[in-house]
Amino acid sequence: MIEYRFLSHAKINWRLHIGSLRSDGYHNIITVMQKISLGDEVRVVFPALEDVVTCSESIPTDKNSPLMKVLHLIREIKPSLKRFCFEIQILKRIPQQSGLGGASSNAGTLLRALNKLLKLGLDEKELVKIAIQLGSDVPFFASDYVFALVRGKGEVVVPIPDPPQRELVLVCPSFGISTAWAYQAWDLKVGASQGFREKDERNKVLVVESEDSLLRDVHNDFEEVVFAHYPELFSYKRKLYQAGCEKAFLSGSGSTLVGVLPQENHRTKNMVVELFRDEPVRVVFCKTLCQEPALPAFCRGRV
Ligand SMILES: C[C@@](CO)(OP(=O)(O)O)[C@H](O)COP(=O)(O)OP(=O)(O)OC[C@H]1O[C@@H](n2ccc(N)nc2=O)[C@H](O)[C@@H]1O
Ligand SMILES: Nc1ncnc2c1ncn2[C@@H]1O[C@H](COP(=O)(O)OP(=O)(O)O)[C@@H](O)[C@H]1O
Repeated sequence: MIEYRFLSHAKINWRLHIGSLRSDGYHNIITVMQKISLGDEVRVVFPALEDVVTCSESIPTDKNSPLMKVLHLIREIKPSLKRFCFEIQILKRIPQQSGLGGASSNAGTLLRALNKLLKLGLDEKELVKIAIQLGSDVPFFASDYVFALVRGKGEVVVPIPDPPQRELVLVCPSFGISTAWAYQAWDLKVGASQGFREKDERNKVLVVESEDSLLRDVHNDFEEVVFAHYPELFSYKRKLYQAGCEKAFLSGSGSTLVGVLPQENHRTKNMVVELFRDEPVRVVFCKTLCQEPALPAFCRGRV
């Protein structure tokens, strides 16, 4: 048996614009995503006696779970893999329902890793075709890109050059937010047929000219509905600015707030710790990823 270990990185959404509801029940979105250093650890042991998923926290592990679905879908493409079973162990560090994409990252990273480790030879198009069946954010995580413009419901992933190298603080509340609920709340408030609000999409939303413009145009449509329902999250955003963050925003559909730390950040970090000391949150300091680490991060043989 061989055991491979790798990190399944979380993401943040620097921009997130929601368009209309599609006939398949999903919304068109335009988002700029970047992977970050915070990640779950994924261990893959094979050949194993049976397919099994275990996790340090409670997540779905049955045959319909995203990780089991990865195994099912790659076997459909490579039937020779039906001879092998896999044991997948997840050590969770990414909070659940946090808008940091933990479930999508686990599935996308496993798909990407198995494609490389087992030399499946799936090209980008084939990977996206499998990934989108696992979740809207999965194509981004299954890709080699750390910084990308993502469109459609998540199936169009275009890399952006020069990923910003920034230190971040994540404020993760003790509660999660359901992505499906957040999209429904948006439809109720704004209207399901509402297209993108930005009239000049191309210039305002689709282009990332520089790190300065990225930071200037930070935007998340979900803030409008999520803050109305969870006012404490708006107060956390204000605290991040009070502490000296350059920008503060909700990641995805929440519940995590992201603070972009200034270059000289010792004082800001201390103030963040001080300001959130009595709040029911977990504060995590991390960094944006500028390069996807090579796979696997670690490998060893087992008897
Ligand atoms: C909002 C975003 C932004 O990156 O991320 P999170 O905040 O969840 O991490 C994504 O659009 C979430 O992607 P993901 O978390 O993979 O969602 P999925 O499991 O595919 O979908 C959950 C539910 O959200 C709604 N959904 C999702 C994606 C999308 N483009 N339109 C939608 O309307 C659908 O109701 C769907 O049933
Ligand atoms: N590998 C996994 N890791 C985390 N959650 C998972 C996983 N597989 C399925 N889920 C389910 O998906 C739900 C939301 O996923 P998650 O990625 O944590 O949310 P978000 O996209 O908001 O960060 C969780 O509540 C959990 O029940």
